[in-house]
Amino acid sequence: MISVSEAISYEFATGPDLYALCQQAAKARDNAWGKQLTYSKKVFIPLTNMCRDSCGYCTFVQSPDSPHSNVMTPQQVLKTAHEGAALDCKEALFSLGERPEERHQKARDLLAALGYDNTLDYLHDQCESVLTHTTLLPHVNAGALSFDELKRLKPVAASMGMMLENVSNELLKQGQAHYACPDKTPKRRLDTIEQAGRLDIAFTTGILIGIGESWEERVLSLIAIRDRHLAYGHIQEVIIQNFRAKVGTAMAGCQEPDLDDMKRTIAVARLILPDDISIQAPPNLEVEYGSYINAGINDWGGISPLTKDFINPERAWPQISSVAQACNGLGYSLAERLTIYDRFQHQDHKYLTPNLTQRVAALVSRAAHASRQLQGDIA
Ligand SMILES: O=c1nc2n(C[C@H](O)[C@H](O)[C@H](O)CO)c3cc(O)ccc3cc-2c(=O)[nH]1
Ligand SMILES: C[C@H]1O[C@@H](n2cnc3c(N)ncnc32)[C@H](O)[C@@H]1O
Ligand code: MET
Ligand code: SF4
Repeated sequence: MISVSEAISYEFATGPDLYALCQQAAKARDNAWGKQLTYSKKVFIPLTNMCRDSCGYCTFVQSPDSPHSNVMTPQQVLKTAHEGAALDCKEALFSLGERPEERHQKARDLLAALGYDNTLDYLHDQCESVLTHTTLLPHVNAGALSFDELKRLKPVAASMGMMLENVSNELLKQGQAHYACPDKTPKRRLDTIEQAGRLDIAFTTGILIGIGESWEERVLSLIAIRDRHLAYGHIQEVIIQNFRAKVGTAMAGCQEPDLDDMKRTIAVARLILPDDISIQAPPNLEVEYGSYINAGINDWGGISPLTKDFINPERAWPQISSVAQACNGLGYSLAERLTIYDRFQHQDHKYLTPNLTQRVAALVSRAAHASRQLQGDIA
């Protein structure tokens, strides 16, 4: 692990210096994860796109005045889940707006019509429904949650996650990315990560880069994640996600991070974070995603053969065979993993309640089979 001051010193690393930094990170990745990269075959379930926050970069969120704002019905959830299962998906990624009923009458009305008075109760029951009616494993990405909320969701989700985004309090100020976003205070985000640790929830987090934070704040965000992992051991993956500017948002005119910035951040994340944390970067937010490999990633996150990335809908997923080719070209294989990483699967019901342990075990051999086919297909 490198020191904070060393990490901070890489702010402007470019050319040969960036190359050397990436080589160091790639070596650390090879030692910890070998010559294999992974992804999770998933469907995206945007349970509701209304939200009480209004992040400056987000197009997922819809105003209740928009005809596109909605809460999915149980039938819609199961339709997507069944179609995904038929395509051999193994993860149902529930990603949704945060507590929309606390701000919007339309959210209260739609939830009431379904028999609920809050989003998280409905989320719980829809995860349960997917578990009952399909083979998919739910992964919950519902933003900032309390100890009690996380605890209630644990038996119906194989893993959960929430992007820290960044520890910067500056971003809450007027004109900044997280202005008027009660769920994006660093305090609430860090507390969610901490409570998930107390509850032994296999947890995904990460940073969104290029949203107005400084390089030092980026490093400090990674350190904050590292410290919570050292206390609880529950962080399975850290996502390094690049901000993409979207038409119609407050940050439409803001500059996007370039490829060097992504490589530099990925490499520093690999060198700051403990070896057992997976470093993930999405392949659909950068044309030259293949160069993330030599910067130290070992995972591409969820890729869907069915649903779009609802958070970045204009950024289509690459074909899984193209991702496999990019890996193979650099001497790596591509394998399928489940939403809960291997290391968390066999720990005597610490991370998985008994009902989920059985469900996970049933999928392990299917994922291994798919991985063999994938390598065979393109070899
Ligand atoms: O398709 C996406 N998947 C996102 N995922 C899902 C991810 O790609 C994987 O499917 C899961 O993390 C399972 O490993 C997230 C999961 C989290 O827990 C937190 C944040 C994200 C963010 C995204 C995202 O922007 N787009
Ligand atoms: C689910 C996650 O998606 C990310 N997210 C939201 N909007 C954008 C965007 N414009 N570009 C990239 N990532 C985004 C945030 O980090 C959120 O936590
Ligand atoms: C489009 S973001 C979905 C998850 C949650 N609202 C968050 O921001 O963390
Ligand atoms: S990024 Fe998440 S919290 Fe922010 S507005 Fe979009 S849905 Fe809401």
